[in-house]
Order: sequence, then C-alpha cells, then structure tokens
Amino acid sequence: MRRLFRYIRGYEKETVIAPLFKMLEACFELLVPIVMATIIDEGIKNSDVPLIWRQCGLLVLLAVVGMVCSLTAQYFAAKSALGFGTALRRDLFAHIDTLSYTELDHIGTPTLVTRMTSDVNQVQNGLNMTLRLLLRCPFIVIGAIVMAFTISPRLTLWFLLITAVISLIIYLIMRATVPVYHKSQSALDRVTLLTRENYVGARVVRAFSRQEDEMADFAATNDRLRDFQLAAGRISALMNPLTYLVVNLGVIAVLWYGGREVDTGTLTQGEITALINYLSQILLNLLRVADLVIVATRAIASALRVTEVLNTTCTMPAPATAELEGDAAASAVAFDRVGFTYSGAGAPSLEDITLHAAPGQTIGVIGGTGSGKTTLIDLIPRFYDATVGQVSLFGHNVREYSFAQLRRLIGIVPQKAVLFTGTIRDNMRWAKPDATDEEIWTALEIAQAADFVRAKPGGLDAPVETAGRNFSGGQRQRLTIARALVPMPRILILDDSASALDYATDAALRAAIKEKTHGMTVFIVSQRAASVQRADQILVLDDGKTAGLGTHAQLLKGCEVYREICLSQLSKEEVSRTL
Ligand SMILES: Nc1ncnc2c1ncn2[C@@H]1O[C@H](COP(=O)(O)OP(=O)(O)OP(=O)(O)O)[C@@H](O)[C@H]1O
Repeated sequence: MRRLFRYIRGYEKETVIAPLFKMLEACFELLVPIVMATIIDEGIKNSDVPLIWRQCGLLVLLAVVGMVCSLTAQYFAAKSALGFGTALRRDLFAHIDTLSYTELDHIGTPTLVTRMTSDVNQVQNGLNMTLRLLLRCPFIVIGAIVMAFTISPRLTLWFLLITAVISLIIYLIMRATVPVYHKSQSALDRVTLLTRENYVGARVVRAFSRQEDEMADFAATNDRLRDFQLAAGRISALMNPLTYLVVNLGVIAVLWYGGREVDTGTLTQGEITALINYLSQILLNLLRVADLVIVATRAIASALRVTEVLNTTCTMPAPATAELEGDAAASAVAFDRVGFTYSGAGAPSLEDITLHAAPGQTIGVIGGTGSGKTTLIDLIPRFYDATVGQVSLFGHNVREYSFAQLRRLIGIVPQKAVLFTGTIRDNMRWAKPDATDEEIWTALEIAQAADFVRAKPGGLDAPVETAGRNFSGGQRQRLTIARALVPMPRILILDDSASALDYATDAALRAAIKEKTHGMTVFIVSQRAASVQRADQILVLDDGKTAGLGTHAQLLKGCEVYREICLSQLSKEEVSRTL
C-alpha cells in the first residue's frame, strides 16, 4: 500500500496546503461560540446595540474568512487527489500491459476493469476527503473540549463523557458495517463480470435464447449487491438517531447543571450558549469522522486491490534490448520436447511436442477442439512460456529475445478477429506505423481483402466501428490477416483465422500467401483438413500430444486420427485424389 504514496509526487505542496487551510477554517469556527457569548452577555444584557453590530460584523467576517479557507482547502485537496488518481490510473494501465497472459488469466479481466475504474476512484475520493477532514475534525473536537474547559472545567466532564459515548457508538457501527462494505465491493465485481460477459456475448445470448436465464442470473447478483448495501445502510442509519440522542441528553445535562451555575452567578447565559454550540460542533465533527472512516475504509480496501495488481510482476522476464542475429542454418521455429500446463490447471495441455519448421515452410496444425492447437502456437510469441522443453526461433531460445524483436519477427492472427475503432488504414498500421499505402494494398491483396476495401467509400480511409462491427465475420478475419502481413514478418501464425471464409476464398488466401510471401514460415492452425493438406508438414494433435507429424500423404497412410479427420470432412474420392 505504501507504494501508492509515490503517486502524490508532484502534488506535495497541495497535499500539505489543503489540511492546513482546513485547520485554519477550524480555528475560525471555534471562535464563533465565543463571539455569540459576547453578544448575549454584553450586547443583549446591556442593550449595547453598537457592540451587537460590531460582533455581528465579526461573525460575518469569520464566516467569510472561514469560507475562503475552506474553498482554498477544497481546491488544493481536489487538485492533489485528481493528480494522484490520474498518475495511478496511468501507471496501472501501463503495468497491466506488461503482464503476461498467465497473470491476466489469474487476475481476470472484469476485476481488472473494476480496479482500473471504480477502485482508483474510491482511492482518489478517499484521499480528497482525508486531506480535508483527517486533521480538521479531531482538531475541532479537541479544540471544542479545550474551549469548553476555559469556560467551565466542571461541565467539561460532561463533554468528555458525551464525546466518549458518541465515539463508542460510531466505533461499534463502523465495526459492523466495514466488513459489509468489503462484501459489497466483491459483489460489484461480479456485477461487472456479468455485464461484460453479456454485452460482449449479446448475440450468443440471444441466439441461444438465454436472455431470461442471464437476466435471472444478473438479477440475483444485483440483488446480492443491493442486500449488502442495504445491510450496511440499515446499520449506518442508526448512527444519526443514536448520536443525536446522546448529544441532546448532553444538552439537557449542560442546561440542567449549567442553569444552576447561572443562578449562582458562576456562569453566564452566553457561556451556556457557547457550551451548547461546542457540543454541536463536537457531534458534527465526530459524524464527519464516521463518514471519513467509511470512505477511508473503502479507499483502503480499494487501494489494496489496486496494489495487488501493481505488485503482480510479470513471470516472463525478457531482455530489454537484446537484438539477436538469426542462425541461417537453424529452424525458423523449433519445439523440443515441449510441454505446457496452465497455471492452476491439473493436467498438462501439451506434452512432449517436437517439431522443426524450416524457414519458408508452411506448417499445418490440426486436431479436435481442445486438443492444444492454440496453446501450441501461443508459445511461439511467448504469450505463455513452455513449462517443459524449449521453443526456439532461428536457433535462439524464445526467452532470449526482447519482446520488441519477437513481435517484429512474428505476425499473429488470433482466432477472434478484433479490429479497433478508427479507419482501415489505422488498423493496418498497428504493427508498422509508417507502412505505405502500397505495402497495405499488397497485404490486403494477399489476404483477399483488397476487393471489398476498394468497394468501401473512402477505401483505406473507410471507418472501422467499435470492434469492427461494420464488417462481416469473414471480412474482419481477412482484415486481421492483412494487418499481420503488412510488416511482412518472418513467421506468420494463422490461428483458425480463416474459419469464416468460404472454401474458395480460403484456398485463394493460402495460394497467395505461398506465392507472395517468399521465405515466410507460416503456421496454419485449423480444424479443416482442406486448409492444411498442402502444408509442408502437418502436426496432428490429440489431447495435447502428437498424434502424427508429416505430409498429408504420409499422415493419411500412417496416422489414424488424421485419416479420421479427413474422412469426416472429405469424401473417400476426394481423399484418394489428394494422395
Ligand atoms: N487460459 C487457460 N487456462 C486454463 N486452461 C486452458 C486455458 N486455455 C486453454 N486451456 C485448456 O487447454 C486445453 C487446450 O486448449 P486450446 O485452446 O489450446 O485448444 P484448441 O485445440 O486450440 O481448441 P479449439 O480448436 O477449440 O480452439 C483445453 O483443455 C483447454 O481447456
């Protein structure tokens, strides 16, 4: 948590000035009951109208100066808190970007979103309120007790008793509510998770007519959040009636005993009024402390959640600058007895995979769903690190490359075609910001996307809406392939990225990649036999293990799993024609 303090850097002045001005405001506030006492004891008692006017003028002056101090404090507190929040959010965003898939899988996206937004806001608000109230409220409470002591040491005992009882009430209520606030924050996480899943998967939810189930699930989670908040609210609602009751009893005691002292002449009426004013100030400020405790507790809980992310370090360190020369004689990509188990998973997702892809070769990876195809190719760009064995590129262990060089060497087209808001040209320049139009058109031609881009009004300047929703699934896939091709990487990975294309376009795409990307090593992951059958080598995966490795003809003869896949997709004649 302490590491969060460094985000105040640059705002130290504001962080000190804000509480100081609040203390100054408190000083003026503490003077008000004394002025009131003077008005009563001297002005009203002696019918001294000029004195009353003078003292009233003083009251106005105290109010104005107090307000100026308060506004100044609010300004500096807000400036400090906003600066803190902005720096924290920026760092958190940058830090999350450095985490590997393993950490992201572990923390989870919905909670990261809540931590980036709601939690940082809570910490920011907590800081703002702390700067304003942390010193001011105790100062007023102690100051009011001291002022009361100067008026009547005996009646001050009542003050101490009342302050102690109110503090106890506040403490007990806080103790009951704070754990509920923690639970409500977790419930909020779950609400965010469901909201995100439903909006991202809106079409699927509708396609499966799952709206009612999803609504019921959401309603239950939302109700839980409401119940926690209601529970906390119900307990907190006791705060005001109980504390006001105690203060009113205190006022009665002060009037009762103070009244007697007025009769004996040891106290004046003005002093009694001042004492009652100080009692009200104590109550109001203790209540503010209670608010502060609630906000600060939430802020601390949020700060811990934020710190947890900041303390999560990337388990995949990479040399920052190493620029490696490839070994011309080595395989472009080599898997040597590679195994991989996801963190927290019981069983390995890949076991004992050995594969050597020479530069310029096309490698097909085929297998049933969940057989480990995506996991395998995720090891090449180091989305995950092999837990057993070694993955090498051009003769060097992938771990020796800087991430920057790895990303330059490898073009990846993930299973899910994701585009970003902007223009087609913006999206095409993701991997190569200075790509020329000619380079972009070449990539679009290879990806079989040039025709529909040309047909769009504006061509490369045609807009891409959020997540590319103004393109069909197949168009999105072709644009993501083109995006990966623009910098002409030495290794291209297509992870089932032509699944939405018709067979003819898929075939044209593969032919164009073969013809126009000379020297590029291409991994084609697919569940379609037709997509991989012309590959130089085909790796057949079955439940994370190698079921076969070879050419289409070799595998048809020697690999039962591959033969079954082919026969389930192609007719016997087609299969024998491909031999
Ligand atoms: N992030 C993850 N955490 C834990 N297990 C995972 C994770 N991703 C995948 N798995 C598991 O690893 C295995 C292989 O999954 P993978 O996604 O590599 O299969 P695939 O062959 O690409 O499947 P598909 O063709 O359906 O995309 C599966 O059993 C899957 O449940």
